[in-house]
This record gives sequence, structure tokens and C-alpha cells, in this order.
Amino acid sequence: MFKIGVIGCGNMGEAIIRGLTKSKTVKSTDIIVSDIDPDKVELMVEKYNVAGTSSNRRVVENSEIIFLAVKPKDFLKTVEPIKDFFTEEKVVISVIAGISIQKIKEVIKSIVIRVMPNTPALIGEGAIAVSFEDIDPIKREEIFHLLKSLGSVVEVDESLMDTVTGLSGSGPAYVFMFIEGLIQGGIKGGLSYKQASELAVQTVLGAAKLVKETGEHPSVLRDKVSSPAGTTIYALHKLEEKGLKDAVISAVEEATKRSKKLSQ
Ligand SMILES: NC(=O)C1=CN([C@@H]2O[C@H](COP(=O)(O)OP(=O)(O)OC[C@H]3O[C@@H](n4cnc5c(N)ncnc54)[C@H](O)[C@@H]3O)[C@@H](O)[C@H]2O)C=CC1
Ligand SMILES: O=C(O)[C@@H]1CCC=N1
Repeated sequence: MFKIGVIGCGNMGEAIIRGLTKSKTVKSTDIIVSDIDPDKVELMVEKYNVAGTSSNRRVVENSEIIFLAVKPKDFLKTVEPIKDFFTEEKVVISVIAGISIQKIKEVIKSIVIRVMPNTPALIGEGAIAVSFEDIDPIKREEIFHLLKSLGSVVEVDESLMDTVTGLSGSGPAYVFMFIEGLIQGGIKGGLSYKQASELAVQTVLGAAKLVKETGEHPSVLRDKVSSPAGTTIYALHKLEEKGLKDAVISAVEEATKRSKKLSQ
């Protein structure tokens, strides 16, 4: 019997497998993974020393906790043929955007937990939201412990999962785009890619850590960078003019809407 099973070894499945094995919360030999694509299974076995199979049924039958990491469109195709193996004592952790606990429970009998992680889980720096159905407190603690090995965990009401998806699920992509912009700005000013990239990445990392560690509102920290008649206030004015914050709020809203649509 394995402790953890992972069905779907794509971007998110790999992030979970790597996060769990790297943090040593679960031994790699306690993990079994499957994918419809045998090359992906082989890659996971090679890279992380986990057990691999082409059979989703084998994963379900032989695991206590099963992560579902297939695309929303593949949810039913994946689960329906093996639904009888999802028994009541098993725990299913679904990372699938837009598919509700209720929808999953319509197909299987297991305890279902809905999680929205993001790809930095790959390095243990994920932002992870979790919604539970009724679950005994010991199991709940166990799941929290497991998820903490992938990053920061925030419990939310399931009705907010679409918003979470729009903020932190898709969020890394927005930040990557911002980093790209900083790098290109630096290159335009004469820095090499290497110089600009190192400065841009550390600026985002440092700024994020400063918000986290001081607990101060971002606007307070922003004011501390802005000298009177200095460079920053000129840049901030330009960002307001170009609608940066407006664009970011709309991006979160659009992704939230899309997540809601996926759940219909
Ligand atoms: N990529 C991301 O940043 C995040 C993704 N998610 C969710 O995670 C899920 C997976 O997303 P990605 O990993 O990005 O997609 P992906 O396309 O990279 O991975 C999905 C994997 O599922 C496999 N698959 C498809 N049908 C299968 C089946 N019947 N049996 C076994 N494996 C099967 C595919 O071969 C593929 O390797 C989605 O539901 C998405 O909403 C959630 C949070 C963040
Ligand atoms: O783009 C998507 O649909 C998935 C869900 C959150 C991040 N990636």
C-alpha cells in the first residue's frame, strides 16, 4: 500500500510530486503516480524515484490519499471508469480548477478535499488554498501537514475557490509577465539580460518578502520607496496612467469568471 497516489503528471502533478519528495514529508517510495502518457510516468520515476504505472485504477486501489491533477475536461473521463475503487476511507485531493467538491462526490464516495495550489509548489513555495468537507480532525491535520510541504496554506470557503484560482492559481503567470517587463526595461536602458534578470528577480522576491515579514500594507511600503520629486513617484504616475493596478484587478476577475465557467 502506498501513502500517496498522483493521477496526472503534468505541470501541477509534477509540482506536487517534487514538492512532497523534496520536503521529505513523504518518502518517494510511498508515492505512486500515473498518467495516460507513459513518457511522463517514466520521467517522474526517473527524476523522483517514485513508483509509476499506466493504470489509474492501480493508483486508486493502492493509495490512501489520491491527488487528482488532470485537466477539468478530463475529470469525468479519468474518474468514471474507476469510480468504484474510490472507497469511503480514501481521501481524494483535487487540484482541478472549477470542479466542485459536490460534483466530485456525485461520482465517488471518498472524502474529497479541494485544493488550489500554484506552480511554485514545485520548490515548496506554493500558495495553496484548501476547502474541506466534513472530515475528522486528525485527518484534517494530516492533510494540512502534507500541504504545508508544498508552501503556504490558507483555508477558504469553497465558494471562494474561483477567486483563489484567479488570484494565486493563475497568479504566477502575471508575476512572470511583470518580471519580463522589468527585465526588458533594464535591457532598454543598457543592462545585459543576465544583469537585468538578476536585479528584476531579486526585486520581486525582496519586495514580496518585505510585505510578508513586516506585515505592512503594500501602499505604506510603496510610500517608503517614493522620495519627494524623486524617480519612483514619476514611475508610479506612469503606471497609474497605463492602468497597471486596474489591469491586474481585471486579470484576477477574468480568471475568476473563467474558473466559474469551467465549473458549469
Ligand atoms: N498549471 C497550474 O499552474 C495549475 C493547474 N491547476 C489544475 O491542475 C490540473 C492539471 O493542470 P496542469 O498540470 O497544468 O495540466 P497538464 O496538461 O500539464 O497535466 C495534465 C496531465 O494529465 C494527464 N492525463 C490526461 N488524461 C488522463 C487520464 N485519463 N489519466 C491519467 N492522466 C491523464 C495528461 O497526460 C497530463 O500529463 C488542472 O485541472 C488545473 O486546473 C491548478 C493550479 C495551478
Ligand atoms: O490556467 C488554468 O486553468 C490553471 C488553473 C490555475 C492555473 N492554471
